[in-house]
Order: sequence, then C-alpha cells, then structure tokens
Amino acid sequence: MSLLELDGVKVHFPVKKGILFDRTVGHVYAVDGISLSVEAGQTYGLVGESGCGKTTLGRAVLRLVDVTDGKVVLDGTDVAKLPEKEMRGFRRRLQMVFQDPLGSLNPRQNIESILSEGMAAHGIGANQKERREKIKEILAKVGLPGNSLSRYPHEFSGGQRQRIGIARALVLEPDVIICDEPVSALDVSIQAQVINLLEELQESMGLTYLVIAHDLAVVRHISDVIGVMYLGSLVEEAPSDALYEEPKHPYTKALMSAVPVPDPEVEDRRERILLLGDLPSPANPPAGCRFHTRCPWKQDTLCATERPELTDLGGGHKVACHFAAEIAAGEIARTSGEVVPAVREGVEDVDPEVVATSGSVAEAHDDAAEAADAAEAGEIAVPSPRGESTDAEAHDAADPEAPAGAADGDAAEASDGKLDKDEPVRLDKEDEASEGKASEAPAGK
Ligand SMILES: Nc1ncnc2c1ncn2[C@@H]1O[C@H](COP(=O)(O)OP(=O)(O)OP(=O)(O)O)[C@@H](O)[C@H]1O
Repeated sequence: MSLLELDGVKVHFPVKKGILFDRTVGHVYAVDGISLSVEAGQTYGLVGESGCGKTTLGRAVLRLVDVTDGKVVLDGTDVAKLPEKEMRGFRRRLQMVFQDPLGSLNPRQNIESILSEGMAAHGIGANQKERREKIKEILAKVGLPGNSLSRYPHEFSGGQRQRIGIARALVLEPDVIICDEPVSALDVSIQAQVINLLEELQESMGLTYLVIAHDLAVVRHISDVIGVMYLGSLVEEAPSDALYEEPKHPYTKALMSAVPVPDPEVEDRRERILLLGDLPSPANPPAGCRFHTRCPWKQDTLCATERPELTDLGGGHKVACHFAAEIAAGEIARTSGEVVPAVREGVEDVDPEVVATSGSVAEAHDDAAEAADAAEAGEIAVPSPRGESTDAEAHDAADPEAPAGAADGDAAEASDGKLDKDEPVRLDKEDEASEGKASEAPAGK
C-alpha cells in the first residue's frame, strides 16, 4: 500500500445566491474525482494550468477544505472524514510548504518562535531547550545558520525564507510534505537552489513529496511520477520520463509543446499546438470529456457524451482519452486547432484569436524570444511561464549578499540550458561557498 492514496476525491464549492436565504444555486467543481498514489520516499508532481484545482486538491489532503466525496488515505487511515480530535495527530504527519514564503511567515515572530510553535502544539521536545536544539539541527540541514533563531522573516532573502518554510515543515517530522508552487515566487536563479535542496533533503531524510506546480520544468526535475490536471480531473499520469518522452493526452501534448527549449536549433524546429478557446468554468464544466471543447483530436463519437476513465496503456502510463491509443498510433488526424512553429516569425502569422494553452499567442512569442535570448546569453532556464516579478524576487535581486552566484553555476551545469531530469542542477563548490556566505550574511546584519 502507498503512503498516501487519494481515491475519487471531490471538492465542490457551493455557489450561494440571495441575501436572506443564501440559496445554493450551483457548485464550483474544483476537484472532481481524483485518484492517485504517492509512494513513500518518492515525489508525485501535480501539474496543470491556473484554476484547474491543484491548490484545492492539496488543501483537501490537509483538510484545510472539506472533502465533498472520496478518500484521503494516509498510511492506511482515511483522514478525509476523521473527527477533528482524531485528525490532530494526523495533521503533524501532513505538512505544507507554501508558495509565498513571506506571506506564510508571521512577520512579528522570530524564527525560533515560528518553528517551535508547531512543535509545542504537537508535543515535540520536552522543553524549549530541546526544541531549540532540534530547530538548529534542521536549520543546518536547510542551509541556514544557527544564529537565524533570533531573526525575523524580513531579514532574510526570498530563497532563505523558503528554506525557513521548509524547516517549519521538517521540524514536525511529517510523513508527507505538500509543496504548493514551492519556487514560483522566487527568482529563477534561486528556484534551482530550492529545488535541489528539496531533492537533497529527500535523499538524506527519506521524505515524501506531493509537489504542485504550473511549471513543467520544475515538476519534471523533481518528480518520480507526474499527474496532469485539467478542470478538476487527472487527464494523464505517468513516470516522469515517460510523460516527457511521449505525452499521450492531447492536453499534455499541447502543454509540452508550449515549453520553450533554450537551444536555438531545437527551438527553431519546435512546433506549438495551439488550442481553441479558454479554459471552461469549473462551475459549468462540459459534458463528456472535459477537454473535448478544446481538443484538436476531438471525434464525433464518445468525446462529447462520455467521460473517459484514466486507463493504463502500459507501464503505468495512464490516460483519460477515448482515443489515446489511436492518436499515439497516428491513426487519427487532428480535426481542429493549429500547429505552428514556436519561433517568432511563425507565431506572428497566427490568427490572434487563437488562444494557446498557457496564455496568449503573444506569450508564445515572448516564450520563444526569451528562450532564444537566454540560450544566447548561456543562462540557465528554469522557465517561468508566468514571468511575474514578486517582492521576494526583488529582494533577492536587490540583495548583493543573496546567493546570486548560484545562477551562473546552474548555467554552467546545464549544458543545454534547461533543467533536465537526467542532469540535476548542482551547485559547485564556489556556489556552495557563496550560498553559505549569503545565508549567513543577512542574519548577521
Ligand atoms: N473557496 C472557494 N470557493 C469557491 N470557489 C473556489 C474556492 N477556492 C477555489 N475555488 C475555485 O476552484 C477552482 C480551482 O482553484 P485552485 O486555486 O485550486 O486552482 P489552481 O489550479 O491551484 O490555480 P492557481 O494555480 O491559480 O492557484 C477555481 O475556479 C477557483 O476559483
């Protein structure tokens, strides 16, 4: 039996209307029947575009939202419907690392207080002295100096704050850590460090992760198994390498085709599958296959009427598509959508009404241009399709002590400039030294 098993998990949020009577007039089907297993010591990566229900699923596992239906089985116990009193013991065993490290740390508490709060609540450590020793040990593991204890979150850079977030989960000795977009608020150079840290901790401490992310490169790098979500359901699940080598669901194919390759020659040949239309509302999902309204391979039978089950096509490669085998064998041709060269010139020719999977045609243009620029500059790319800049990033960028040197080290490591599963991004000695220095510097300010 797997350490964590989800069986048909549904989370439906009621949509209320009316001032006096607050009638329920519908539901948002945020998570609509997800089954998956996370093996002990492994990482399950959950990927999908914004609004597909990833975060809600993570929160449902932690019981931060109510599960409408289905089972969440941790180590043999269904925690989805456990009474709150019994749930307390299980809360320690399921921990979360949040997307926004600053927002998830109380600015008025110092690091010792933040980290020991949960320990005291769960009875870890006989007294504060014992807890402090444990915290120091964990801080060292996440690459922060022991003198961080009396400092406050604002005194750290974005990457360091995420290390504190990871330490906060680790001090509770959890069975499973859910990482919700663990690096998307961080500068790209810091992203690789945090991902590497998560991997190192997994190796040394035997941790089990459920990593939620919209960024395919991040998920690929860290995951053993990847599940692709679309509108509240899994459309494909496979061992990481198999999924990237041969995506079988039309949605996954389109998602993969949107990932820029920072090699100009490959990028020149890359074709992008453009999907028609927007993501439908989870309050009013299409009948039949949820993806059929945008599917370039949609057929006249089944697709609009019957919801496909997630079916194993061999080797643990599961696909929820009535025609996945035929599409893979090339027996079915595309019926809609467009395939265009992903490079600048090709994208400019595309009808601007056609909307791409993870953004607009303009974004596809930007992705390709950015990738080409990055490759020219020899920089690493942990592609960040959102391209958002956050306060945390600004902090890292502005902080001369922050571990910026690691970015160059990462670039040197990634020969083809991309974060590759087979080629882990490592910090070389200099980078480690600079990182250690950077870790200590703000604390010493
Ligand atoms: N408390 C809530 N009440 C009603 N609808 C909600 C609630 N929380 C989330 N939703 C809706 O459920 C859907 C899934 O949201 P969720 O945040 O899980 O998606 P996501 O894939 O994590 O997206 P993002 O990456 O943008 O956070 C969205 O349409 C969202 O508006």
